[in-house]
Amino acid sequence: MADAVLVLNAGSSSIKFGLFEISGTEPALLCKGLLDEHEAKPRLVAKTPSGEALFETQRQASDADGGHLFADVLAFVEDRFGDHRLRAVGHRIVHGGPEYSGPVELTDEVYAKLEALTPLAPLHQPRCLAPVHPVRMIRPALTQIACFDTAFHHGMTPPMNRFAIPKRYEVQGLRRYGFHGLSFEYIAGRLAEIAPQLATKRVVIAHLGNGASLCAMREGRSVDTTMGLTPLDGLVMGTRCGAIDPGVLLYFLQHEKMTSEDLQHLLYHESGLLGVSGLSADMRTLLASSEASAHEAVHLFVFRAAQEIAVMANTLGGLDGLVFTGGIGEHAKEIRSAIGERLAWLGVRIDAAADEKGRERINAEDSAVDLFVIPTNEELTIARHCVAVLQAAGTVS
Ligand SMILES: Nc1ncnc2c1ncn2[C@@H]1O[C@H](COP(=O)(O)OP(=O)(O)O)[C@@H](O)[C@H]1O
Ligand SMILES: CC(=O)OP(=O)(O)O
Ligand SMILES: [Mg+2]
Repeated sequence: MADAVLVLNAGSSSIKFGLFEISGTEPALLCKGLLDEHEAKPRLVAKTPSGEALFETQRQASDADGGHLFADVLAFVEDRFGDHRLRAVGHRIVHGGPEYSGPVELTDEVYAKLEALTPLAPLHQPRCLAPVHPVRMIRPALTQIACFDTAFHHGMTPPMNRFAIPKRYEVQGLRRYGFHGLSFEYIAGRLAEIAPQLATKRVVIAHLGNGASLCAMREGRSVDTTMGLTPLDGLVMGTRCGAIDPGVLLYFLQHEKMTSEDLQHLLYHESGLLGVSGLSADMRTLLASSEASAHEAVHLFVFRAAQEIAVMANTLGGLDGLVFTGGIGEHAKEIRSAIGERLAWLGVRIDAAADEKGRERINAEDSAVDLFVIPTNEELTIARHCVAVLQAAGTVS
């Protein structure tokens, strides 16, 4: 009987899952799916690796407290893949704080430490941790493993990981951590396969999704990133503001008399593309819109992305490679093109025809920078980490 791991990837706008067989050298996807909570009737959709529908179930919003949907996933997995032995559930956990530089088994003690980090990722941490107790209730003996978005950036050093605040706060852990590490780690591995010539060069990865951040990478490791202590910093995002003059926050607190809860809601849920456009957080909607405010939001997104790519290039002392990934980075060629135009001074030249054809490599011949569009695969990174943890524990060979 082959072993399998179930991966749960809770992002700010979606919960994805993947079931992987772990018998070979590399986890092999058996099925993938989505837990869609946003509709009036939350649903679970499962597909084959090539995207054909396998299973779909809907619930009333009233009984979709999260636990039921996770029970549905486990029931589906055990029903359809009963010839596999489920060895673990791997979770994407957005914040690992100062302690976790790699995957770890999710014991009660670890859970409590991760829950305590919620103020540093209020939009994500509760969603990432939500499946842990329901899964434990249904399968108490099943190993659960936390894989962190922060871990890939753990080697980041001063000055890149510092804020210019009194040292006593840094000692408390107030420093830049960075996120989207499971995505950056996957891209680093993929890039090493398709462009080994870039291994020692200066590469920036642009993860542009509902959350968005950049990673400046050298020798396959993160040296700088745009997110900080929290996933609010850096780029303009779906509903998050990105980097902002801290004086604006003081203004909200002192003059608008906002509470910290009001401010948190404004910065995490009402800002970014949604706040600027007044229409939508969804890039597809904005690109299709003829409203001036939609254009303004897209324009600001592009301007800030290009600006921050230049900041990452500054950390690296130049730019040899640039990778686009995430929902927007993978699918919106108008955004890639607009960012590319703004970076022409760095020698970036996109081959529009190659990009139109959906090629992985999209730079023109005269581009000074190698350009790629690579679909990310956070679920595979998590599955690989789970295998490593299970092997270290002697649970699988
Ligand atoms: N074809 C497309 N064109 C433009 N934007 C797209 C397209 N497909 C997805 N997106 C955008 O990708 C974003 C979601 O990114 P994704 O990485 O899937 O989200 P999450 O961060 O929740 O994992 C949304 O803004 C969505 O509009
Ligand atoms: C860290 C982060 O922003 O994640 P997401 O893209 O899922 O919102
Ligand atoms: Mg994401």
